[in-house]
Amino acid sequence: INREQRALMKAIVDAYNRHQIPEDVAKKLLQDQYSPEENFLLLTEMATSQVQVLVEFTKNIPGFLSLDREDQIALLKGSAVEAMFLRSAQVFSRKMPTEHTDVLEERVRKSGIPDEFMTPMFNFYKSIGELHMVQEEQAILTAITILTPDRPYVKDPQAVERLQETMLDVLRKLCVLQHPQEQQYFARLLGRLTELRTLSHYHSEMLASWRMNDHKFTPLLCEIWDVQ
Ligand SMILES: CC1(C)[C@H]2CC[C@]1(C)[C@H](OC(=O)c1ccc(O)cc1)C2
Repeated sequence: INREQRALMKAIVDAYNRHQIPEDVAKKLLQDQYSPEENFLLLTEMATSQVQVLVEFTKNIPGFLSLDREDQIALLKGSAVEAMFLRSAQVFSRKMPTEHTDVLEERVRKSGIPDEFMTPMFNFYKSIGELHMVQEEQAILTAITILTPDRPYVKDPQAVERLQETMLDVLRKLCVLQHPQEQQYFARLLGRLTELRTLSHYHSEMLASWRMNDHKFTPLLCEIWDVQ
């Protein structure tokens, strides 16, 4: 990893750590019993703050703000769900005490998310947890997810691809350094991005089923996912 790549990595990790979900939102999820309606409101607050955190993090990815303005929006809208699942997988798999993750899991289960979406979601969380990613890997993997060139409506995918390739190069070297005994570790990380894409399919069904039961989203969530 050369000096320039180290600087790039530092910028991304600092941004990733600077923009975290406010502790109070995550803590609220761990408090006493809530009804499914209150649970849903908490998840709405969590999702909304995750999108705000995502926007702030993305603006700090070196090179992102020099992309075409409309492409910046297209990348944010196209990656929001995947970045959200990646971030919450890291929250779930962080050294949070097990009873906390169980409570969090309970909350999510009791928020009106149909069961058929719970299984793939928690399988993903487990598969992320098993990787024991260091925070640099988490931050760069999130940046790679955001800088996916083949999102809908991106006008200049080559410009996005150039940025993504820089990140992929740093991540590959980082994986070799951090996990010398597992030469396929980098490939396993990228395999998680494929799994993420299937989750975003479930997510749109999740939104539809919530809307069927007349659940209200916040304006920010409506805007990022083009609903209502
Ligand atoms: C952990 C998750 C990634 C998983 C369960 C909560 C999440 C933050 C996310 O919630 C929403 O997308 C969502 C969308 C709209 C809304 O009003 C509430 C939650 C899906």
